[in-house]
Amino acid sequence: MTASYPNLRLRRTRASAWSRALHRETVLAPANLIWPLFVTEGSGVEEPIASLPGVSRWSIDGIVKRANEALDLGIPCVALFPNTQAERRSDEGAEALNPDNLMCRAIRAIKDACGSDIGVLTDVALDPYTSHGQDGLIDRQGYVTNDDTVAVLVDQAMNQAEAGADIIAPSDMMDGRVRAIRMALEMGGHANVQIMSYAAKYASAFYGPFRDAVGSGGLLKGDKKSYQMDPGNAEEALREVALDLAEGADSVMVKPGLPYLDIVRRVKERFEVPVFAYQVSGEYAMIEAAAAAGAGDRDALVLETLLAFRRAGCSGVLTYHAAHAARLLGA
Ligand SMILES: NCc1[nH]cc(CCC(=O)O)c1CC(=O)O
Ligand SMILES: [Mg+2]
Repeated sequence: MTASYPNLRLRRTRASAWSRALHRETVLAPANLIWPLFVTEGSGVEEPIASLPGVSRWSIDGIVKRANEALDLGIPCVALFPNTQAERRSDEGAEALNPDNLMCRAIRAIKDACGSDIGVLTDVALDPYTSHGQDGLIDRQGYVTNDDTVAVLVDQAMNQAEAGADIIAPSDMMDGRVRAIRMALEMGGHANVQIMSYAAKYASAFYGPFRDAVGSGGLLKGDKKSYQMDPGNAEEALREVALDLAEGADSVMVKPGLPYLDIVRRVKERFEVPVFAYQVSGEYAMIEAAAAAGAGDRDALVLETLLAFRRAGCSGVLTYHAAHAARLLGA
């Protein structure tokens, strides 16, 4: 039984800043952020990404600087995505298995510079390496085949783990890949390498700027609806999460973020495991466009959206605003 007005005035605890701070149920800290970074060839290179204003691709020296910046800001983990040169792409995406590919060199460079002070998360999927821009191997009809793709993803994950990746994050949405990757890591001497599965990843219109950033946007024919989820489905997301947890995922991700906070909440309540969300490129671009148009205050929009992920149940958020947000949080 609770009191009612006027004995109960909910505005009472909101009347001053100290009291609002005292009663705040959810807080956002730099430790809740994962910073996605785009890697490109060369040295001393910074390539701004037009559809992702404020975000650049960096050559490996720049990536190491960003990793050190993350460390200084209290951001515990960076996520790496390679922009593979067109001539290194193929139908099979074999460059993903090259131990000296851009990704592996970037992982090693960060590990050499920062050791175990920062986590490196790596995406497992073939789209940065394929000439057709799909996340897996395609048959003659262009259908992305499941089991053949999983076999390649296992090798890709092992290649990343050998280079020093701390968290393997399969973003491909093939069935059965978490178990296959977990077994390979165990057998291959990488028992402590984590798997954060993109468990509930939707076929979304919010990935456009990312595809520009990794250079697969112009290549992609068709869509990814035969493997990424239908935006209308929530029960199916719970089944996806249940499977990935049973197969050995240490944590699960929901993607995109803000339009799918209901999924985050349901996954958290049902499974009580670490849940992450990816505030994807289109969401970032939307906030930047709103701020540029004078429709909202950029810093306030950034902090409010990130706090909303925490309130919904996220342990952390992958966001291109990570460094900016950490600075705002006074790290
Ligand atoms: N499998 C690739 C992958 N990993 C992360 C993203 C999107 C991230 C973003 O938009 O910021 C994508 C794009 C896609 O599935 O087409
Ligand atoms: Mg699945």
